[in-house]
Amino acid sequence: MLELSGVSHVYPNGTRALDDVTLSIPKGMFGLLGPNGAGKSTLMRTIAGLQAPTAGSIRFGDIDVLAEPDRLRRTLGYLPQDFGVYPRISAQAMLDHMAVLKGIGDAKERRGVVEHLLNQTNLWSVRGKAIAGFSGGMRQRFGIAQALIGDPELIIVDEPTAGLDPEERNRFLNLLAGIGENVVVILSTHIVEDVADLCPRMAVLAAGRVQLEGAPRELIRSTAGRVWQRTIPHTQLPDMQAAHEVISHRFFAGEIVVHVLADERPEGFDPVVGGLEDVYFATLAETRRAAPAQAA
Ligand SMILES: Nc1ncnc2c1ncn2[C@@H]1O[C@H](COP(=O)(O)OP(=O)(O)OP(=O)(O)O)[C@@H](O)[C@H]1O
Repeated sequence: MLELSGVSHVYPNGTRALDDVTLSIPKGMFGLLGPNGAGKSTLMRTIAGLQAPTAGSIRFGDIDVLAEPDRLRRTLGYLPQDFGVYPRISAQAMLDHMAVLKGIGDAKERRGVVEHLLNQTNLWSVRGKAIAGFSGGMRQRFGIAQALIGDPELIIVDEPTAGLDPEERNRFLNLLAGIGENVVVILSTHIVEDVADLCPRMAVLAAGRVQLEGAPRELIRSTAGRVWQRTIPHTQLPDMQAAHEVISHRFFAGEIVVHVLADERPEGFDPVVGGLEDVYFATLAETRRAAPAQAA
């Protein structure tokens, strides 16, 4: 269990990226959903012990993360949003090197670990190729391979599917799903489907605060009977937004399908079974209403 209590972070320039975040994250896949700038990466780096928050505490099992970051690191697998450098050495050699850094000193054991990870992440056939030449999807799978070295009990993946094509995204999510239920996996993302597809528990982070937390299924149920749909010409969208609480809209066959949140059926709308997207956009709309400047 990962426990965050009152975690806040204010950057030196005054930006309050995290504001009193309190969360209990159980074993299994946990989705942290939020728009760009919500504070997700700051939170991921903070949990990983790479950045000290300005207030609050974090515990993972019996580890006090802020006091004992080295202890956490031994049991942590981290896939940052951006690796930064992609070396010109092969995936196999790089994993071997990273396994040394993770403390696997025995060469034979290391070879076994690296081979297993290359197979698990479907990179065996390209193990001899330079990572610099990998596609986005291959890089992300390599990122998971390195995060899994040493059987971590806490795995953090930050925005892993951004920029992947649908096939690679599926591959990647399948890989995450197979990691196992006995570890805490935090999936930070702004893509609602990633969470809907994979995570039995989730939280929405916006403007540095936890706006919503729970099981996606229950959260979806909480909007039952309050989401309504209508298809309109796109020119009518501004009027619609002025008249209703529009939580989402998408183009379909040249028109716009709008979803609105309302306790009673608005004139001309049909009831629709809401999804996690509706829950998410409704939460963001409420956040914006509460603090327009921050959540813009
Ligand atoms: N080093 C920094 N100094 C000052 N402000 C920062 C720094 N890093 C992030 N911020 C600000 O803190 C807020 C949260 O940023 P963060 O990167 O954690 O959000 P995010 O949810 O991960 O968004 P994104 O997906 O765009 O990275 C933003 O307003 C961002 O501009």
